[in-house]
Amino acid sequence: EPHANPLASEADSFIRDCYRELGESIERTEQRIRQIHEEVARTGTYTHTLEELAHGARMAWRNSNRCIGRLFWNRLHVFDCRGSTTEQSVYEALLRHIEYATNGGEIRSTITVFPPSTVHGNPIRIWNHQLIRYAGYVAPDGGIVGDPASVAFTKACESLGWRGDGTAFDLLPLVIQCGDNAPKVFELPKDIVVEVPIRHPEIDLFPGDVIKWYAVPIIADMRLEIGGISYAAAPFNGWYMGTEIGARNLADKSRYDLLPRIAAAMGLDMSSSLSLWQDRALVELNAAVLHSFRQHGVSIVDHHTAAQQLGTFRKNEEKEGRDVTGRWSWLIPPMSPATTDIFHSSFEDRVLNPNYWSQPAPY
Ligand code: HEM
Ligand SMILES: N=C(Nc1cccc(CNC[C@@H]2CCCN2)c1)c1cccs1
Repeated sequence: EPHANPLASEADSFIRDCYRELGESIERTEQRIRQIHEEVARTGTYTHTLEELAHGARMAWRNSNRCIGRLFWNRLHVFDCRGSTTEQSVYEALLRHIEYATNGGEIRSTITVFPPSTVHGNPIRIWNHQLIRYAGYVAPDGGIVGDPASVAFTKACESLGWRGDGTAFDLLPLVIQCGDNAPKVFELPKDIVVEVPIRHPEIDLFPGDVIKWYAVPIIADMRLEIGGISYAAAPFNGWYMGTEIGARNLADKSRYDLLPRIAAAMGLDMSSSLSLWQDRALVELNAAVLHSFRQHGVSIVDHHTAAQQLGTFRKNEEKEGRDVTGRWSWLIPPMSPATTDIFHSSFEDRVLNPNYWSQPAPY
């Protein structure tokens, strides 16, 4: 029936999809929809059951058009932390997330959901882009130490009183803000953070230097929207695809920019692009990333395997009668894209709900 309240119609379509997928009867579905309409009429919002929250988070992953890793969408562990309303309790939940997800290297895809941004205010925001990330510092001569992508957030942390050691791999603190309170800064205990030293099986790529990367990517700055309810703090992790580290984070000129150093260490002819020295350095760096993660028993996927898994995801979804949407420009890997089937496929970049959304940085 027509809805005056857009929240009620968002809830309607989510509950119908969610309950159909969970095999609920139409009677149970209609009853739950009536119950939500009453709650929305009374309070202006509504509260998801744990099952609706968990399946909604999984549906949102399945609908993430820019994600190559969606084959495993239905195996997401969900921590319901909607009762965590203080900075301290959020901090403790984040440490538990890191430990559970890391699992000694056998990474488990996990999401922790904090209280939604409701009409009653007091939204919770985590200021970090990822729970684990390296600081970036601008030196007096304009050069950058650490991750250039972290310079703005590092400055925000320093303006909140934080001080790093000034190395290229300083772990950033967790910054948690509840409602209109001042954001609170919490140190990340080093002993729960697993890092992997990057070494090539045959070549010394960084003579006299230790290059490393952290094991678990945990996105903390996206908004999870389910049935019209927004969860502005819902950090989620999977495992890395090797190219993210080897072809972007350590390779981009605007990141750690390691390709020239590697090519020099390999003795390549860097006088002309014709030697493809950048490509040769890139391949060996990516081989080193995959080799190092595997040697340390930390989950990682190469871009060829990940592309095949996306193909399997696509077949599974078509069998289930669901459309498969995707954004081609994000789904192709940043290295050797044309060696994957994704490059030779097309995807409809239509937005489905529930989903994960970017949101403006709170600093
Ligand atoms: C399990 C292993 C997973 C792998 C290997 C994987 C891989 C990736 C990669 C390579 C990207 C592109 C990132 C970039 O280029 O910056 C991506 C994007 C994305 N992934 Fe996945 N993913 C995994 C799990 C997950 C999980 C568990 C979720 C959420 C529950 C998720 C949600 C997303 C979203 C929302 C994006 C788009 C991010 C943006 O728009 O900035 N992924 N994924
Ligand atoms: N493997 C991962 N990589 C990933 C996923 C989503 C977003 C990101 C970070 N993307 C932002 C960067 C910076 C701009 C373009 N890429 C990384 C995962 C992170 C969390 C779950 S899976």
